[in-house]
Parts: sequence; structure tokens; C-alpha cells
Amino acid sequence: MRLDGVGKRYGLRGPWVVRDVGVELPEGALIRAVGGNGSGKSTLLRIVVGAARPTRGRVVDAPERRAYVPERFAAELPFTARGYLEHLGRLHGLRGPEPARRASQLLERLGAGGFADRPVEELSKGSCQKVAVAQAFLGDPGLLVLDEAWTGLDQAARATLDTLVEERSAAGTTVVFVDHDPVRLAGRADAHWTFTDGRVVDERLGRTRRRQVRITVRGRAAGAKGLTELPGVQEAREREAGHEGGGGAGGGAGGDVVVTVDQDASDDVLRSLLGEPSVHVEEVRPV
Ligand SMILES: Nc1ncnc2c1ncn2[C@@H]1O[C@H](COP(=O)(O)OP(=O)(O)OP(=O)(O)O)[C@@H](O)[C@H]1O
Repeated sequence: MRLDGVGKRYGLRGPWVVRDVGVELPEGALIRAVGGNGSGKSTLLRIVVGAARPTRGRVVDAPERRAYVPERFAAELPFTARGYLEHLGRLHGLRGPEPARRASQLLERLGAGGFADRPVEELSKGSCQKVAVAQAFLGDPGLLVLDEAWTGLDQAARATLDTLVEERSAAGTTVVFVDHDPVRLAGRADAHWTFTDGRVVDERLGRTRRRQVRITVRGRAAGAKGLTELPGVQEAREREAGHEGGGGAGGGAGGDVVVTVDQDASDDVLRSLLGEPSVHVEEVRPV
């Protein structure tokens, strides 16, 4: 994905708050946006995620599935926290019991299980922010944009959000985030976008990501279990059942397993997967 000559002004004669921005968003990159108040970060993030249109320029090759935690979350919702997340889960393509399972799991992880059945509009600001965060992790997006998503969360939920972001990033989602804490995900970012009066300097941090390959297999009865012990395997994850393109059975029994493996070890891992009876290799692709 990339932005090409993107500019934005509000109103016909308003000042340009984003000017001629050309940046690349490589698949799976973790990008931090940095800059003073009013420098254009939120405006550009809205354009990146498709929540606003650029006045000039264009957004090229944006992934279809996108998730967003906006700077301000509209809390006047006629739903309970759980009901809202389940509803969104279905919109994200989750089927059967999956929306409920994922909603409960995310609310628990964020320490929000205790108010899952209260109306969102009655929740405290921090609790509401947990719902705002949870909704962005329901699906399996190609792009995730977080605009000060940590703000208002308690310490435990902030740490959980760090972990959720790292999980998504390891799974190949491109992530763009803004946060006031300068050490937030320190050492993890692949690039910094530094904003000054709407202009952006794209600094590649040269974090050496090892080249990796993602192998999707179906029919492995033991799910992801044991796969991370194979040399070169960085992650093995059961794809959520009921998700579009996901395996049907769930719990790993016959569902899809996505294995992320260092490229140098990928031939050996493929050989051992192909050696397993009843395993079908669905897809092999570089990350
Ligand atoms: N809907 C809007 N209508 C008019 N002007 C806007 C609107 N949204 C933002 N602006 C203006 O655009 C400029 C950039 O705002 P933006 O929110 O993108 O900056 P930011 O870097 O995210 O700031 P902060 O760190 O304070 O959140 C500011 O001058 C702001 O007042």
C-alpha cells in the first residue's frame, strides 16, 4: 500500500493540514506517526484507513479489511459492550458462535469482562476505550490504524494492547499508530512518520526483519500444537473458524493453521508438513 501526493484541507478555502505526502506502507510493517499537536497525524491516519478522503493525491493498494481505533470513539450506542462487538464481528464476516467467542475473549483480555453486559453509553471513559480497542481486533484485517488507542486505558489494558498489536503485526497486518508515550512499542517500529505542519518525513528504521514465509495448511488434526518446535517456525496459529476463508471445524481440528517460518527453513518445514497424512497445503506466500 502507498500514499501518493496526498493533501488535505477542510473546506474549500481552509489551510492545507496535510501536504503532498508520499509514503509506503509495506505489508506487515509497524509504523509510528510522531508530531506535535495539530501537525496532521489524525487527519492522515483517517485517510490511510479510508475514514476520510484526500483533497489531493491518492491511496493505492489499500487492503480490503481495515480496522481503526479513532481518537474519539462515539459512545452513544444502543448496545451492550458484548452486543456491540458481536454485531460488528458479524459485519467483519465472523459466523456461527465466533462473534460471541471473540467478543468475550477480547473483553476478558482487556479486563472488561465485568461490564460486558452493560450499555456502552453508561460506561466510564476508560471502559468505553476498551470497547473501542476490542472492536478493532475482532476480525483479521490487513491494515490496523490506532490513533492514541492507549489513552485512557489502565496499565494492564495498555500492556494487553501492546501484546494485541504485536500479535497482529506478527500475523502480517500493517499497523500505523500514534501514541503520546515515546517508549510505546519502542524498538518494534519499522518506520517513523515524522509530521511537521502536515508534511511527513518517512524514516525507515532498518529493523532487520528476517525474510519469512507464511504457510497455510488445512486438515491438521492436532491444530497448531507442536509446530513451533520445528526449526525456523516463529509462529503457528489456528485461523479463526467461521472467518471468511477460514477452516470450518474450529479448535484446530481440521481447521486452517497458519505457520510463519523463516525463509531459510521453509523448505524443511514444508517437507515435514507434506509428510503428515491428511494435511493439505493451502497456500505458501512470502511475508
Ligand atoms: N474536521 C475538521 N475541520 C476543520 N479542521 C480540522 C478538522 N479536523 C482537524 N482539523 C485541523 O487540522 C489540523 C490537523 O489536525 P489533526 O487532528 O490531524 O492533528 P494531530 O496531529 O492529530 O493533532 P493532535 O496531536 O492534537 O491530535 C489542525 O489544525 C486541526 O484544527
